[in-house]
Amino acid sequence: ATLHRLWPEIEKVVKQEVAMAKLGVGESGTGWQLFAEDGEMRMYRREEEVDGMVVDPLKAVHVVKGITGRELCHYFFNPQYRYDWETTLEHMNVLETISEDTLIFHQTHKRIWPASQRDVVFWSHLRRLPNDQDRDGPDIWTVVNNSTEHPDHPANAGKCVRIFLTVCLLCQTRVDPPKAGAPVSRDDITCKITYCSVVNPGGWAPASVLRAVYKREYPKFLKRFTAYVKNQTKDKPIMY
Ligand SMILES: Cc1cccc(-c2n[nH]cc2-c2ccc(F)c(-c3ccc(S(=O)(=O)CCO)cc3)c2)n1
Repeated sequence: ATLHRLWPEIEKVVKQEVAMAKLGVGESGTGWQLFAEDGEMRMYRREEEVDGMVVDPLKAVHVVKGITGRELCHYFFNPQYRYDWETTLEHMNVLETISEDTLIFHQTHKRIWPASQRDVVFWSHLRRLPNDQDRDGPDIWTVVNNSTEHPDHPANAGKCVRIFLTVCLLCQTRVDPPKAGAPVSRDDITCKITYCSVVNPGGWAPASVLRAVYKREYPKFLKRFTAYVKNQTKDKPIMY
């Protein structure tokens, strides 16, 4: 895939997004405001508008036990599972398979009244990264989704308004060593998840409606997705 036309952009965006995801939400001064909490899950946003449109960057952090970062990224990246956990998905199509870890998707999502229905075209890249904190710990895994153009689906050619997004799911796994001689079980595994997203709605949508949708949909998505992966992996060997 290194010879593909998108490779330089993928390398650049993945490095940028991973660096951003690793930054904590820091002290309250950094503009991130906590807007939702549920157990270990914390959702932060920054209120930003571009050309009068809400593009609020989102950063969600969550800690889940019993699954690894590789397993989370496997179920997030692979198209065959998406209808199981992405509740707002109306239609999904893989436009191009660039390599086994890089796909191009077209997706239409359910309409958010009173705005028009949205669709999106994005490349999706799955990447394993060395664990820079704990050298002999499990690797870090990430999936980056970034809007792109594709000749088969020009923007705003049909009934949908094209949205533009950059999403990064970054997962860092920790194994707490079990009692001497005991095998590692899922009870010994913890995964720290960072989900970053910037979505440009691509056309008019009332700020109040968008912020209400984000407030409702992001927590629902992260809870549902992590519960889905726990359920899918509970009786399977651990994938690191
Ligand atoms: C989780 C969430 C947050 C904010 C809005 C909504 C939502 N509600 N009704 C319609 C949508 C909607 C419209 C267009 C979109 F592109 C996506 C969209 C969201 C996430 C991703 S992803 O890349 O994180 C996961 C792949 O689907 C892609 C598209 C979602 N859902």
